[in-house]
Amino acid sequence: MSGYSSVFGKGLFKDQVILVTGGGTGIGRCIAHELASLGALVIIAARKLDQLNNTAKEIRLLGGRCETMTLNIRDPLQAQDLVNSLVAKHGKLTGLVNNAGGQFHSPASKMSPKGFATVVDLNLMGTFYLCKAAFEGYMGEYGGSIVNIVAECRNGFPGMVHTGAARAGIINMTKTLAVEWGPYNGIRINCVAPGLILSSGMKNYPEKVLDGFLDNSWLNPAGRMGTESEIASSVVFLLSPAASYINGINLPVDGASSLSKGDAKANSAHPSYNPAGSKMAPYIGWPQQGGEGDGGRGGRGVLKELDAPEPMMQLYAKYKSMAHKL
Ligand SMILES: CCCCCCCCC/C=C/C(=O)SCCNC(=O)CCNC(=O)[C@H](O)C(C)(C)COP(=O)(O)OP(=O)(O)OC[C@H]1O[C@@H](n2cnc3c(N)ncnc32)[C@H](O)[C@@H]1OP(=O)(O)O
Ligand SMILES: NC(=O)C1=CN([C@@H]2O[C@H](COP(=O)(O)OP(=O)(O)OC[C@H]3O[C@@H](n4cnc5c(N)ncnc54)[C@H](OP(=O)(O)O)[C@@H]3O)[C@@H](O)[C@H]2O)C=CC1
Repeated sequence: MSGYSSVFGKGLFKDQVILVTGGGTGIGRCIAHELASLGALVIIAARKLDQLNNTAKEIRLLGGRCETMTLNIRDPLQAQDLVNSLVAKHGKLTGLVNNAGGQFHSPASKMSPKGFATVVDLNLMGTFYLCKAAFEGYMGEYGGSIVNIVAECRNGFPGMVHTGAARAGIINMTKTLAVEWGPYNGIRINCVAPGLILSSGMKNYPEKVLDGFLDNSWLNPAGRMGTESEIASSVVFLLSPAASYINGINLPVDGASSLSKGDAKANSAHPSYNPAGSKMAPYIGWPQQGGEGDGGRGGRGVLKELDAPEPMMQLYAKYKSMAHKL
C-alpha cells in the first residue's frame, strides 16, 4: 500500500520516540494515548509523578509503550538533562509536543508583575527551553518534528493578558525556528491553538470563571466546546509524514471561535448562533476498551476519559451522544 490513505495506519509512529510535556493530564494525556496507539514510544514529563504514572499505566494496559520522567519546564537545565538522558537511553528523540502550560484568570489591571512574569516564564520560556534542549540533544543533528500547544489568541486574550502575550510569542518563535532549523537541521515545528476545550485543565479555575466559560461555550460557529481528542488528532497530523511540507504554522482548533464575535446579542439581527447547541458532531477518539474500538490492543479496566468539573462532565456526556461514530 502506498499513498495518503495509508499514512494513518497503526504503525505510523512505530520507530519514533516522542516526548509529551504535561502528558499526565488532560490534553497531554489524550495526545500520549493517541501517539502510543499509533506505535510511538511516548515519554510523558511533568512535575507530578503520580499523575504521570497513572497515565503510563493506562497506556501500557492498552498495549502501548510509555515511560515517565519528572520535569519542571521552567528550568532549562532540567530540560536539557531530561532530553540527554532519554536520548542516551533510547537513542533518539524524533518528536516533541510542548503541551505543558497554563495560567490563571485575572483582568490585566489587577495582575501583579510577578503574576504576568510567571505565566510568560512558564509558557514562553518553558517552550523555548524544551525546543532548545531537543535541538541540542538530538534534533539539531538528526531532525524531528515539534508541535507547540498554544491557545487561540488571534484577537488578544481578555482576562488572560499574560498567556495571550506568551502564546503569541510562541507562535512567532515557531515561525523563526521553522526558518532557522528547517533547511540544515530538518526540523519541522508548528503550533496547535486550542479554543475552549473540555479538559482536566478546567479544574484549575474557580466556579465563577467556569460559569463564564460555560455561558459562552456555544457562542461560536461550532456551537460547542472542543474535545481533547480534537486537539490530539491535530497534533498527530502535524507530527506525521502527512504534514511533511507544513512548517511554521499555527493551526487553530477552535470551531472558528476566533472568527466569530462570541456575542449572541450582537448577532440578533442575523442569529449566527444556535442556543440549542451544536450541529457539528465532535470527534472523541478514546479506545473502547475490550471492544472493537480497542483495535485489538487488549485493554482492560475502565479508562476515565475526562476528569473535569461536574458541569463539564455533563456537557461531555452530551457531546459523546452526538459524536462521530467512526
Ligand atoms: C468563552 C470565553 C473565552 C474563553 C477563551 C478560552 C479560555 C482558555 C481556557 C484555557 C484553559 C487552560 O489553559 S486549561 C490549563 C490550565 N492549567 C493550568 O493553568 C495549570 C498550570 N498552572 C499553574 O501552574 C499556575 O496557575 C501558574 C500561576 C501558571 C503557575 O503557578 P506557580 O505555582 O508557579 O506560581 P505561584 O507561585 O503560585 O504564583 C506566582 C504569581 O502568580 C500570581 N498568581 C498565581 N495564581 C494566581 C491567581 N489565581 N490569581 C491571581 N494571581 C495569581 C501571583 O501574583 C503570584 O505571585 P505572589 O502572589 O506574589 O506569590
Ligand atoms: N483546556 C483548554 O480549554 C485549553 C488549554 N490550553 C493549553 O493546553 C495545554 C494543556 O492543558 P489542559 O490539558 O487543558 O490542562 P492541564 O492543567 O490538565 O494540563 C497542564 C499540564 O501541564 C503540566 N505543567 C504545568 N506546569 C508545568 C511545569 N512548570 N513543568 C512541567 N509541567 C507542567 C501539568 O502537570 P504538573 O502539574 O504535574 O506539572 C499538567 O499536566 C496547556 O498548555 C493549556 O494552557 C490552551 C487553550 C485552551
